[in-house]
Amino acid sequence: MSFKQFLAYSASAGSGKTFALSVRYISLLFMGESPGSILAATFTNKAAAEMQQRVVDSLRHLGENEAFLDAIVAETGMSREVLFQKQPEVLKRFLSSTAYIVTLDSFFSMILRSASLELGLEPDFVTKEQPEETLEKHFLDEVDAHGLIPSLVKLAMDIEDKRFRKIFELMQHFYKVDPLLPEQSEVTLSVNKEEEACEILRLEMLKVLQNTDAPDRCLKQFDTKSTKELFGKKLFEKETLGEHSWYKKVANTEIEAVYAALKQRLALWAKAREMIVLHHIFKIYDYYRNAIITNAIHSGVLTFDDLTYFTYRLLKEIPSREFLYFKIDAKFKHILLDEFQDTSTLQYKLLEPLIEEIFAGQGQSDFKSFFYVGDTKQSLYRFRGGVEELFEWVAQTHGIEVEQMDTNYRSSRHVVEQVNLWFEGKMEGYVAQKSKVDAHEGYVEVFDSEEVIEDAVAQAQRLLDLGVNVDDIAFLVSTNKDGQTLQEACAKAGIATLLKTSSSLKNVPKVAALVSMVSYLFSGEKIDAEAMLQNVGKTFAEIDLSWFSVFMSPLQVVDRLIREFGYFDNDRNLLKLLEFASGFSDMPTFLEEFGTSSISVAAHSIHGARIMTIHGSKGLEFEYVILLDKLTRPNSDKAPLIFHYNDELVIDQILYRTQNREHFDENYARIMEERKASALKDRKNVLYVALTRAVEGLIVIKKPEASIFDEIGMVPMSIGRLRQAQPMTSGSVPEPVEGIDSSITISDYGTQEITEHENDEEKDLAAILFGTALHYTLEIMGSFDEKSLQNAMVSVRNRYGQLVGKVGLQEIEKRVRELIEDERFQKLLKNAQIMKEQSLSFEGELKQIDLLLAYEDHMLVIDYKSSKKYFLKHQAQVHHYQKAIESITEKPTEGMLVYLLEQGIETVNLN
Ligand SMILES: Nc1ncnc2c1ncn2[C@@H]1O[C@H](COP(=O)(O)OP(=O)(O)OP(=O)(O)O)[C@@H](O)[C@H]1O
Repeated sequence: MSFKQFLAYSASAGSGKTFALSVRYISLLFMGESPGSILAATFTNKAAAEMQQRVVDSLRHLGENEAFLDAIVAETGMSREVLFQKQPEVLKRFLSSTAYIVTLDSFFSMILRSASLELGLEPDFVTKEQPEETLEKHFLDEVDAHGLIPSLVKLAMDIEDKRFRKIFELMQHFYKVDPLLPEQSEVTLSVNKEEEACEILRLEMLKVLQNTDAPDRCLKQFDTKSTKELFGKKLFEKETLGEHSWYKKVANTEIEAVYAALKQRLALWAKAREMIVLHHIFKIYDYYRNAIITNAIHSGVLTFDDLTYFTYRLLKEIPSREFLYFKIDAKFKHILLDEFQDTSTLQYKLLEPLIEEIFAGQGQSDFKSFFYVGDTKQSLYRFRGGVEELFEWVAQTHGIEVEQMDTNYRSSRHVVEQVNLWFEGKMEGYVAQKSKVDAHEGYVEVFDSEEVIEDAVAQAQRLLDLGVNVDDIAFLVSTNKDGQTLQEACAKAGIATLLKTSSSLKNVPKVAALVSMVSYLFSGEKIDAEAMLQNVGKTFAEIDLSWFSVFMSPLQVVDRLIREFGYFDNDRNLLKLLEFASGFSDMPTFLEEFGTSSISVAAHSIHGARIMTIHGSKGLEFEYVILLDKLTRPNSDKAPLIFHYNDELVIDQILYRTQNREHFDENYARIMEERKASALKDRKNVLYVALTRAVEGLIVIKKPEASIFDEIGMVPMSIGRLRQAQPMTSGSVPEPVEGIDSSITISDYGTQEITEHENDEEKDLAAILFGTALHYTLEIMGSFDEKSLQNAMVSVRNRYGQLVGKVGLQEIEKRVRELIEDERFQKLLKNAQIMKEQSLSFEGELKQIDLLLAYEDHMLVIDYKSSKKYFLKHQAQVHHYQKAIESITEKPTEGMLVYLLEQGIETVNLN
């Protein structure tokens, strides 16, 4: 058994850190630990959902992923046989208990909810970002109520950037790190006094210079109107005045003494300004914090910063850890943390009591563990308080072994080698990665381009022409705005794309139109009905909405609209909407929550090349990456305050940025240098993340000048070959099947009570659900045998049981069993390479083939159907698939429709 109780992996991109985390999680389950005792925290909701899914999938299909199984064998020291034996029980235990696979934010929100009343906060708060205007207004009202607007204006003058926005940003930053802020120090210097002292020394300097007959230009340097102007003089960058060429001849001990005294005084003047500015900021900040907290408590809406702030206070004020555990009804014995390099100090401080608890038990018989993984080369969130130094600090504090991993399991050989070439020697501590043994050759190309967008689109087109599935392409950009520009260009070129926002249900036009119609019914604003009417090609005069009553539940209304307008059309996103609606009992809450929701669209229900910011792509991987240079110039660092963290990782100094201050103040100069170095490191980290996302191919579109890639000396190059793509298995689109006779209804959503209005559309909906579930069963079966069917039925029951009901499930099982027992079907499988749910792009369209059988000399495309109602349509569809496969594989391709009907299996050859 290789399980190490206390361990950290500090390893490069693609080396399997997240993989190791999942392995460890499952290993703990096999070792008998209960899911409720393991806290696994990831960085994004998406990562948490994926990990949860991965745990379930891996437990269900334990034998299918050799690498995973081997890793669990090594970790637990159990044989494969023992693991298989334990599998059903472990899966059952996992499915029947609460698992804490969460983001840190959602975990904190859970803690806070459990005891928020201690802070006067109702536990039903919601967490979402607030519009800045709302926060600004609360802040200004509070400042105004205390008659402090003049102080605010004064502060704006002091920080030299006179916009209110800047102050607001400062306040936000203070709040973000509130618990880490140092005590406000006393104002011990006076700006006026320092100015007077500087003035005396300046005049003295003029006098001593005149005494030595210094030339006019030397005197002129000290002929200034204000201390600020004098402070800005470049000549102060020298240690002594004599080092400056103009003064070489005139400098003497007297002059140097005045020069040194003046420099010292100017440093004090800057310090005095810093003190006074900080004093004002802290004063105003008290009101800001007050306004924000009061607003959060009253509205019950918490931003993520509020969440951290309140949780911190809670943990400070809560009587004991035992009390906390009692409140959340869990006691964690094992903690696993992903992407640790981006954990902020504050987040760590919130977790610290739980981690300490684990170490406190060390040496006792209790089995406890702590594991974290990260890569400081991928640290991107310094601006949000992410402190990469935390990685080492935690290891040292607790004596945790830090292990390296040097094999890249993600990328093709050329991608790995090229990344090594780009970063070796240019990134501190970079250790070249090895390729995995069976790595593809892959492809990397860097273009110089004046037309970044146009060339990126052209490269995507090139990939598509080679048969690459559009879903396997990702464009990585620097900003959201670059992403939007690119999306418009892709749309013009006819390339489907998905921006992050398009993966949110509320942005799916069809869903948005439907919800808008609900809004019309509720509020009577005619404009809200327009989108849906347009979608269904009707006018107000042609529709009957008399059935509507304000007493109907949101679910009933959405469901009725779908039926009334024949709107379903195989759309699984509408199922998601129904599911969401079932959680609300009143219309206003439903409408409001939908408006701010971020429900992800049904998997694979939308297709296109992803467009993502580099930040958003962290932790993800894509077959082909097209990476674009930044379209606009990088912003220069202008933050008025600089926060310095000490070795204990709390803020020990806040510096007020003043131009040229580095010439007067060594401490300031050092911190600014550190900051510059960190900024450079951050920029390289961003490049590193971007260049390590590709699995097979990487194309970089680089500007010939002022490129973000200049930092690593990137030049145009090309290595490897782009091949004609084989059909990829990039997930699945179980195609809903139309029309079967069945008594199944969709009456099982939450609180729905509308079973009695059965009509044709309802039957269609039921049939679609049935078809979807049937396809899903066939898709997830490891092979076509009884054992795989039994395994598959467990997931089908979990996923579709509620929707298709018991009878539906039995019918699915019966029909699939008939298929696997069908001799004709089994004969087809013999000597064939079996590929399920093949996605491919052909003639600009996406295809999803249920089953593709590859024989030595020909191919066979099989499409499953659960009803013969649309035979001609089915036939045309399969013909189309045949054509696509034939053109890609250049092999004769046959087609077959396999009907899984109530009365038995029927097949139709299409040649
Ligand atoms: N030991 C392994 N054997 C086979 N495949 C692996 C192994 N470890 C990881 N992989 C696969 O390699 C890919 C990259 O792994 P993973 O995402 O865990 O890397 P990572 O270190 O977390 O990357 P990043 O730092 O970019 O987030 C995934 O597709 C994963 O399934």
